Amino acid sequence: MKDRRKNIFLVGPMGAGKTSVGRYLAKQLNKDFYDSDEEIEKKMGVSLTWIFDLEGMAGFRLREMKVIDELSALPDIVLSTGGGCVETPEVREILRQRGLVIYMEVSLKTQLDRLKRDKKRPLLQGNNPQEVLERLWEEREPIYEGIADLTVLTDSRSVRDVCEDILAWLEKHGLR
Ligand SMILES: Nc1ncnc2c1ncn2[C@@H]1O[C@H](COP(=O)(O)OP(=O)(O)O)[C@@H](O)[C@H]1O
Ligand SMILES: O=C(O)C1=C[C@@H](OP(=O)(O)O)[C@@H](O)[C@H](O)C1
Ligand SMILES: [Mg+2]
Repeated sequence: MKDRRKNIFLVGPMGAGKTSVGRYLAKQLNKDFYDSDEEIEKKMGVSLTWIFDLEGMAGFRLREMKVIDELSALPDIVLSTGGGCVETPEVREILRQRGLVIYMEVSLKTQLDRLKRDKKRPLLQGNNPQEVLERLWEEREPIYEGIADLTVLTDSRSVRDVCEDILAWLEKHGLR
């Protein structure tokens, strides 16, 4: 079994900044960075929107689970996940077992603000973003809380601030 503490997994809702913070954090920690959505797109050679259109949510979740299973088995990485990965029980188990899980918390207002011009999130396209994000928050927030080793606040914080908070926590717990 790998040293659970060497891998860092970022979870949380769309717009929390998982992809942005993960990339920055990995540099600071000198670890390899992966983003599950980016890996899926790379493997398939098409956008997430295409995958959602062609295979639906269930098809996407299956691909997501496989990619997270593969990536999380690598040593010493930062992995930014997609916001809905925690809906898959196997993924929750994998994340808990193979690394530190960091929940990036964000308010609805900040999500709406950060995602207002976004075209890359299939679940928001053609839907009322506020309604979708509220519903997903209700379904998933207890799951994020339940699997997290650390929760970080991201409202009114820059990517760098959030990263500094994570680094300080790792330092405090002798994990850096
Ligand atoms: N802490 C932050 N402060 C301001 N804008 C941010 C912050 N984190 C991310 N963003 C912006 O919000 C959008 C969504 O960020 P992203 O990293 O893709 O989030 P996630 O991967 O959690 O969905 C991007 O445009 C990004 O530049
Ligand atoms: O919340 C979700 O179900 C999703 C979140 C997205 O990732 P981000 O959380 O990085 O935006 C992406 O995986 C896909 O659009 C579905
Ligand atoms: Mg992302």
